[in-house]
Amino acid sequence: MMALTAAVILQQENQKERELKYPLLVKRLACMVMSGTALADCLDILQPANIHPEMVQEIEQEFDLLKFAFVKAKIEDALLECILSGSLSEFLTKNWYFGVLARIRINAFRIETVGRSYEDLLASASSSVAVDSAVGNALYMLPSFYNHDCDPNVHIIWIDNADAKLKALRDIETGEELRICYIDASMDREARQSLLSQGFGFHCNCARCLSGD
Ligand SMILES: C[S@@+](CC[C@H](N)C(=O)[O-])C[C@H]1O[C@@H](n2cnc3c(N)ncnc32)[C@H](O)[C@@H]1O
Repeated sequence: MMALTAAVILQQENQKERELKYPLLVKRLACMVMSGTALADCLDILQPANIHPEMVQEIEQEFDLLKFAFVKAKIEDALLECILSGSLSEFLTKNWYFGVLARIRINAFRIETVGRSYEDLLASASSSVAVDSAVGNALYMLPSFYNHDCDPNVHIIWIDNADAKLKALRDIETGEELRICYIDASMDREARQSLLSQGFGFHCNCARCLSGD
């Protein structure tokens, strides 16, 4: 099993606020940028999700909420000082928020930790995404580049902590693309296609879907 080299850059612990999971990850990144531990454009390399017109108002409200939270926490003073001293160019704009949120929406992983036994790993590899054992959400740079397959050859697992590891699900040929499954692969083709289209904005062209299975 190979440990992924990319670092966890964002992780959210507060499961009580799961409905705000993506905005909270954006907030975490904003804090990292302000503290100098991440660059404001560090996610630009990732593919963004489509932001549908009906989502715009809600996202604008989230942005206002974030700015308000920073003002309340008096973080804006610190931010202003950084900007005035030239150590930070202004990044906390609506455009920045939309761009980061669009990238987090399509690339964030739901972390589900498993025990250390082989049976635990197997159970995790075949588990349904509907099983609610998530402990948080995180964005990883390298795994964000894995494409989806309804019959994946690798699976991302977490053992004890948020360090993502890659587990092969079968023998893999040299040069073969590593593909993970974004959804519950046990669903039928129509349900999978519909979920991938609505949730991730693409029409799946994996071999299993093309075969009609
Ligand atoms: C998390 S990104 C994966 C990395 C992306 N291919 C890239 O080059 O940055 C997810 C996007 O990859 C594409 N993609 C991934 N799996 C696919 C599949 N099975 N069929 C068609 N497009 C897929 C879609 O555009 C999807 O929105």
